[in-house]
Amino acid sequence: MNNDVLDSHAFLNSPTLSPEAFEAAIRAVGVERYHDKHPFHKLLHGGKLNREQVRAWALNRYCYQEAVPRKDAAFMSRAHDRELRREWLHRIHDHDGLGEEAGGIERWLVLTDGLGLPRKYVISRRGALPATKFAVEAYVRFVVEQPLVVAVASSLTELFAPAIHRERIAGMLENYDFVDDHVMAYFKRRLSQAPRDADFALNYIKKNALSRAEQEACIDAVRFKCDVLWAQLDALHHAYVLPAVVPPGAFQLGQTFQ
Ligand SMILES: O=C(O)c1cc(C(=O)O)c2c(n1)C(=O)C(=O)c1cc(C(=O)O)[nH]c1-2
Repeated sequence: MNNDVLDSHAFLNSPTLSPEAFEAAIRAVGVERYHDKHPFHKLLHGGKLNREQVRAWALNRYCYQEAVPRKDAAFMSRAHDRELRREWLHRIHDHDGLGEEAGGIERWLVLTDGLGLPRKYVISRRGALPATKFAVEAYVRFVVEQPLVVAVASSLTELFAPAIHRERIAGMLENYDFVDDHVMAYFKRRLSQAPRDADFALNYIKKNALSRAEQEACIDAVRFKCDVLWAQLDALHHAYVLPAVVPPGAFQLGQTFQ
């Protein structure tokens, strides 16, 4: 059965999932829908894109990098729990930097520098695709509007990020002569940052999503976030590579229903 056909009210009277089953349901979303399955990533990591297409990816992806600390600041503005804010704060430092530490956005700009993109142009976001901008802003809005525990859950795609980062580092270094260790520094740093953040977020939702309906809303938040990531790659694929593809979980031509 296609779970998307069900609405979350269907779970109102269902028993709460055990912490293990809850985590398994979150991880299953990644197996089904994480953007490592997108053909654009397969092309990127497999060395099948030309330098211009890699430049388009890096330019658009900057919008995501730039939105992440804004959504984390939005999250903190809503958290009354001081301990939670203290824990969340380093996410902003990770991206924006603090003191001597330049931060992830700067490391991303080293990557776009390496690809010969002018910083002012990248930072202006003028050349980014419309769907990229809509997708990343949808993530910021989601974190502004949803219950805190659901907002935390939306970051949990980070559970799946280290594997794709490892694949990207190896694939891009091997396949593109215009990529070196220096420009891949962003992803190397995320290998240690993402697991720490994902562990915290996973423990937080296990402790704070106490009803089945809240648990289902958290699982849906991970689906939503996969859509945010997938939509960005669709936009790139549509604009810079063809033919188009139907995302996993979306209506398929000829799909049958039970
Ligand atoms: O390259 C990727 O595939 C990827 C994915 C994700 C993700 O799954 O959301 C993040 C990142 N990278 C990343 O670098 C990053 O800093 C990050 C922060 C977050 C978040 O939701 O707070 N996701 C991600």
